[in-house]
Amino acid sequence: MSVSQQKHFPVSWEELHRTAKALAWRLIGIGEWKGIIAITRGGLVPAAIIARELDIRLIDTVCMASYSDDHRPGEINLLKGVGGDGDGWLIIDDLVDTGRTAKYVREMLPKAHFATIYAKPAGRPLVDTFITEVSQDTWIYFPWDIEPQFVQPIAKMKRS
Ligand SMILES: O=P(O)(O)OC[C@H]1O[C@H](OP(=O)(O)OP(=O)(O)O)[C@H](O)[C@@H]1O
Ligand SMILES: Nc1nc2[nH]cnc2c(=O)[nH]1
Ligand SMILES: [Mg+2]
Repeated sequence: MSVSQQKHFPVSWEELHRTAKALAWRLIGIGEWKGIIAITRGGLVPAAIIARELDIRLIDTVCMASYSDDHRPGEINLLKGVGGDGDGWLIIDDLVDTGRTAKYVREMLPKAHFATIYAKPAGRPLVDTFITEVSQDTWIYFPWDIEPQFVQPIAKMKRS
C-alpha cells in the first residue's frame, strides 16, 4: 500500500503516555518481570514509561530496523540481540503491523511476554498484550515523528 492510500493516525505525547500507562495497568495484573527488553527504536519511549510504572530498572534492548522512510517493510536488520530464551522477561514495542518484527523476536526469545501499545490485525495474533487496535491501512505517527503545523480550514481545503 502506498503512503498516499494510508489513513493517518497521529498520536500526541499525552495520548501515548495515557495509553502506555493503560498497558502498564494490564501488565501489572499478569505477573512479575525480571526486566524489560525494548525493541528499538519505537519500543524505547513506551518501555521507559512502563518501566517507571512497574518499578523496573533492568532494561535491555533488541536493536533492529525493517521499515524504510516510505513506510514499506524491507529486510529485517538485526543490529543487536540478547541472550537466553526470554523466560520472565517483558518485551515492549510500540506496535505490531505485519507482525514480522514480533515473529522474528519471538523466535529469538520464545518464553518472553510480548506487549505493544498498538496492534494492526495482521500482527495481533503475535502479541500477548496490547491496548489499541487500528486498521491495517492506517499509519500511526508517533509524537517523535511529527510536529504541530498550520493546516488550511476545511472550507478552504474543499474549494481547492
Ligand atoms: O509488525 P511489523 O510489520 O514488523 O512492524 C512493526 C515494527 O515496525 C516499526 O519499527 P521499524 O523497523 O520501522 O523501526 P523503528 O522502531 O526504528 O521505527 C515498529 O516500531 C515495529 O517495531
Ligand atoms: N511509525 C510507524 N511505524 C510503523 N512500522 C510499521 N507500521 C508502522 C506504523 O503504522 N507507524
Ligand atoms: Mg520498531
